[in-house]
Amino acid sequence: MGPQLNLAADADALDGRLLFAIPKKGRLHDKCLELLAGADIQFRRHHRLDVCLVKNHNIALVFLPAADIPSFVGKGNVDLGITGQDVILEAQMDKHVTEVLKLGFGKCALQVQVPEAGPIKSVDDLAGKRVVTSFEVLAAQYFKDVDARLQRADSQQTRIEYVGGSVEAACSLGLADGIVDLVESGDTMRAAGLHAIATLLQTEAVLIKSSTPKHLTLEPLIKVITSRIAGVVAAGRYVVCEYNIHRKDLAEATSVTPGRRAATISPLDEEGWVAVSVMVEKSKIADAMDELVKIGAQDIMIFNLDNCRV
Ligand SMILES: Nc1ncnc2c1ncn2[C@@H]1O[C@H](COP(=O)(O)OP(=O)(O)OP(=O)(O)O)[C@@H](O)[C@H]1O
Ligand SMILES: O=P(O)(O)OC[C@H]1O[C@H](OP(=O)(O)OP(=O)(O)O)[C@H](O)[C@@H]1O
Repeated sequence: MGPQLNLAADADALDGRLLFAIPKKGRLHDKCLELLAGADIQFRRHHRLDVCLVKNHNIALVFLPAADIPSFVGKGNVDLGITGQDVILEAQMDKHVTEVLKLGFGKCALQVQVPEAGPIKSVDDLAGKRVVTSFEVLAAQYFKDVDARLQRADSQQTRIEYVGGSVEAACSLGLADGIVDLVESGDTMRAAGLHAIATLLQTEAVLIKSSTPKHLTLEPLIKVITSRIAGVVAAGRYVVCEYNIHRKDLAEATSVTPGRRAATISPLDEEGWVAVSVMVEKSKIADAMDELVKIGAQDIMIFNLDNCRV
């Protein structure tokens, strides 16, 4: 059993530790736990406790709602955090936090949506009507600009109303003429009979630290954790590709798989042939293999990476 923290009885246990905020539930939670495991940040979270000590580092994890993490980091109450770029902007903390690393998950778009079958076809049609959202700051900024461009009178400005969840139900319940909400696959939007007419922003999960850190002595530990997490993220993004190729075709083959810095080329125990080993982005590997086969590569093998440092 790892060290546990009873905050009321043992607040001193946090002294000097790097506080690292992790979304306590929702879309980002499981991916964050995978990152922590990949970075060998060991902890055991006690039932119902939102703070726990890390066994093998001078760190305490703080489990918070994703939307609260930007303020905690921005105000320096915690040193490091993972959350979405969308909630950083919504909390107006973008000047107070520094984005250390993009994490490659939690990717979605914040979009204006209206009923597909209804009369509203554009943002200009929606201006002056009712918009329901959990992103009231970003929606208000966006429609303020729209209203200004359309020179709408003060009494005819777009009305933004906050709801905490199930935003997609607002139009069919008669609460709104349009909504501003996150879209990933579009399934929720389509199931609610809505379609997107504008995009406010694209977002993904990021590792952030305070722009004005309170504990400068923790900077070296922040660097180590950042480098470990960057390694886990890169390991998920790349595969190792190995193949054999005749030396005459080597230049063409390595133009398809140039590697991150350069390809590793080793001689084979057969005149004129070499083995190539390179890192290739996962999203490009199928096309790269097709090309390599055309060029004459043989024995092409792909390996997943458990971890790496790049
Ligand atoms: N459909 C999605 N696809 C990818 N990322 C998403 C999606 N929905 C939300 N996110 C990202 O995850 C963050 C947290 O959203 P989520 O709705 O999971 O949080 P929550 O409100 O804390 O949890 P819950 O919805 O369980 O109450 C968002 O700010 C956004 O960055
Ligand atoms: O385009 P999709 O892939 O359907 O994803 C979009 C949905 O995901 C998020 O909600 P989530 O499911 O996390 O639940 P919530 O409504 O409780 O926030 C978001 O608020 C949308 O409703």
